[in-house]
Amino acid sequence: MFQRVHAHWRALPATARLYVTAASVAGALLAALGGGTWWMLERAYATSVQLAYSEVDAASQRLSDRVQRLFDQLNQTASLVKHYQESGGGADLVAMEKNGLLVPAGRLSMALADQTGQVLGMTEAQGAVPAGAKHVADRQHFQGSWTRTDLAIAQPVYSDVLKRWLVPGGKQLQHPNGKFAGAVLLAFDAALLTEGFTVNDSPGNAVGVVGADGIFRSRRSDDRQSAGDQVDGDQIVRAVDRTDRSMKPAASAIDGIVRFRSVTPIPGHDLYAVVAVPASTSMAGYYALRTKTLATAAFGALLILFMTWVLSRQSLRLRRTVMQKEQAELRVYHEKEMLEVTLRSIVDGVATTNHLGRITYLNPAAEAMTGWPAAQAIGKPVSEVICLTHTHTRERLGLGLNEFARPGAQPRPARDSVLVQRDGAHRSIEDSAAPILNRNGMAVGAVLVLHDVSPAKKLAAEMSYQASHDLLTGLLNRAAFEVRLDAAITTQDLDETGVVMFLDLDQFKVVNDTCGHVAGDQLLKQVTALLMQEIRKQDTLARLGGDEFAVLLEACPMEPALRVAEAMRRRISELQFSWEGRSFQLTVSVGVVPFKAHQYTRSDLLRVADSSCYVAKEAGRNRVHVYDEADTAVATRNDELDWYSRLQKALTEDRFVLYAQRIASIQEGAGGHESVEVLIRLRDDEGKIVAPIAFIPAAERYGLMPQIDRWVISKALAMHAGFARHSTLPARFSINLSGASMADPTLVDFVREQLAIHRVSPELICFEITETAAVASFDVAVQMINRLRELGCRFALDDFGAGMSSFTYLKRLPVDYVKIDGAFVKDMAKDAVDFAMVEAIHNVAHRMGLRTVAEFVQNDVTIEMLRGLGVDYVQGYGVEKPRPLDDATRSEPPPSFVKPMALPKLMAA
Ligand SMILES: Nc1nc2c(ncn2[C@@H]2O[C@H](COP(=O)(O)OP(=O)(O)OP(=O)(O)O)[C@@H](O)[C@H]2O)c(=O)[nH]1
Repeated sequence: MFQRVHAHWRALPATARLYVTAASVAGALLAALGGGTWWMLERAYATSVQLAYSEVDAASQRLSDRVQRLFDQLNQTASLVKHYQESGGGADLVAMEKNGLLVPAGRLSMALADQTGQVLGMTEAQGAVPAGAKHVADRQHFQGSWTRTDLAIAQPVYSDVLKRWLVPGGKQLQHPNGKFAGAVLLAFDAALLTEGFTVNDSPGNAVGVVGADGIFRSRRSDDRQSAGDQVDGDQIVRAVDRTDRSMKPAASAIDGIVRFRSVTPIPGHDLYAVVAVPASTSMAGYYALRTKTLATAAFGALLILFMTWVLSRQSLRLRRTVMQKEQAELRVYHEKEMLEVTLRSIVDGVATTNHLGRITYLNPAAEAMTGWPAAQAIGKPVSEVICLTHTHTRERLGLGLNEFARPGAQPRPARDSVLVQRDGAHRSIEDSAAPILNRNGMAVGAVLVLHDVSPAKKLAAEMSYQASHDLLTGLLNRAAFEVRLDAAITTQDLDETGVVMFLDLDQFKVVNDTCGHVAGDQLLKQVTALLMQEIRKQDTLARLGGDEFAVLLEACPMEPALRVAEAMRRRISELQFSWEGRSFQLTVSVGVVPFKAHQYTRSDLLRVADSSCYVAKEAGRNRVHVYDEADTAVATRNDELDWYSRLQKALTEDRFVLYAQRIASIQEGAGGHESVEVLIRLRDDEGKIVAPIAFIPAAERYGLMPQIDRWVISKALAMHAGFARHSTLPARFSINLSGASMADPTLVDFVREQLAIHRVSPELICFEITETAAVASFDVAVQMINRLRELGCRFALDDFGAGMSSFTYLKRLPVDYVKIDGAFVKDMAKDAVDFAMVEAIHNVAHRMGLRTVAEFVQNDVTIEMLRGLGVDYVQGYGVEKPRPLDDATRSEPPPSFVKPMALPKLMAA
């Protein structure tokens, strides 16, 4: 519980806590003040009441004594009269009054009555017996004497004659035998009981004598004298007991004044002396004290509240000041911590010195860089710990701290330098320094920052190396070679000759394909090592990429350059590369181009060198081709390079057009499968149509064939519906696929997608692949053919017979048609060997269940011969020249080449 309260308390904001505390303290002080005041007033009140009661008690006692004495006097007077009367002579009351025997004289009247109440005599003064009365037997004071032998006091009566209150009394007369013989009657002035009796000088005091019957025999308040007033007799009797007095004064039943009252019995009588003092008088001191005390307490309370308020404000201010101070201290602490942590965690070395140039601080990085532990370095001269030298000259460098002694000294900017570590090792750094200024701007020390630049320098060197080198062989890369070449072209002396060589390994792919790239890499490294042996120090050997290398021989005449080229070629051809039990004989094709300063641009020079290398390859590989200005082979090759950019343009600008050439049936029953071969043409900038023979080799060499094939497929299928609708030619398309496309695994999906888009039935499409393309990657081609045939397409093996091992492959290729190479067909009418080849191909194909197509059919004689051989279809200028695919305006049906009767074989055997 306490913990919960404590927790809540702690959770309160400090200001709230302060207010609560102040309010609590103020409350406690006010409570103490209030309690003390109340207690004090209570006590003062009790004391005052006590005093008031003491005063009235003493007074009532005095009054009782006085009345007692009066009664004794009256009793003696009555006894004297009684004595005279009983002694037989009879009492002469008049004489006795005259003789002054009746005391108190003048205030007392007396009478005598016999036992029947018959008045026997009286004093002259009226009162003891009512005027004119002869009998007093019914009077209370007479009756009172029957039962009492001492003086009996009766209730007061008002005397109309005397015009005042009288108190009657009686005393028994006895016969000598003791029997009742009558009474001595008296009446005295009621004022005698109280007159002249004073309590104190204050007004409002009341004194009186009252009977147990509650009737005042006499009462006086200030000057007002009265008798017969009636009060509660029981109350009077109870008031005699002072042990249980009310602390509060009561209001008088007679005049309503609130007084402290004291009642004292008058012995021998049922009478009581009553003295009452007004509370206003007896408690005046108390009331004055109370007023003062309350005023003081109120002032005290106000003082407490004021002091609390003042103290709270002061505390708040103090607290705020303390908090601000604490926060400021905390901030300073945090900043110091941060600074410390920062200095500890930064990678730069930081050292500080005092005004004497002695070390006062080293951060961990500075410790590591200098080799000095901070504990040992502190106090040492800074130049002993931080020893700097010039980056190049290695001369000792000053730290420049003396400069800071000048007023207004500025920080020293960073400079490259070398830090000599404690163990003598060197480290490249950037060092800077700044003064530590005091409030007056005077330098009281310095801070030195050491920035380690060796990793950055190393990284920069690495990056520069990577940017300019081939990581596999460590040779310069293409970019770096080009830079060198640029320099050579522009700076070489005009009469000097430079030589650029392009080297491309022959059939390097075979090594990769059979042994993997790791082996290929290894071989490239070995080749690099061999080539390096053939060049001079000033020459440049670079790997341009793949298996292509380049050499720049600056200021090198052709003769030695050719020797280098030949030596390189020979070295490579002598290399016997072995890998996991296999061994390879490698060769290289080299293109050599001499150049003079500014003779070529860099790109022209590289292109010519590349083309020369290509020509060497085309010429049978493993040779060196030297370029000269009249080199047509290189020019052709350059044309190809031109073609490359033109083809790319054609693809993006949609400059290709499709032609169709009829493949006509010459056998009865085969007509249903007649078709057209879709052929590609290019429209040049002048709108002339360019034959594929001009650009397909370049497209093949530069890897553009897959793109071109896709363009043809997509375009042909898009045009299929229109062609079918308008042309009289059969709407079966034969579309050529290049070897590169055959190796593209995504082609099947593409074909499927295009067939679906253009809603062409796959059976209407036949793909033609050349024997050479199919054989180049046989397994891949077979896979591709199977997948496209699964779609429903057909396949034709194009240019069959041109390859070397045709029949072997034919057996394993899943094709539907064999297109006999035009080279055999063209002259078969004149050349018996060609005829035999055509016949053989046809026979083998037919045996395998394949249909045959003869290409390059130029005349009817050939058609007839082919028909005679049983060849199914013919294609060529003799049948129909190719025409634009969208030229469907033919009105007549195409001529039929089917003859009902086959000719006898003309040149069989
Ligand atoms: N191991 C290896 N092979 C590479 C690297 N870069 C390219 N190649 C391969 O090198 C071969 C280059 O082949 P080509 O130059 O096109 O053909 P080739 O087999 O050398 O035949 P020709 O040049 O026509 O004589 C390709 O198979 C590439 O995959 C390489 O860094 N490491």
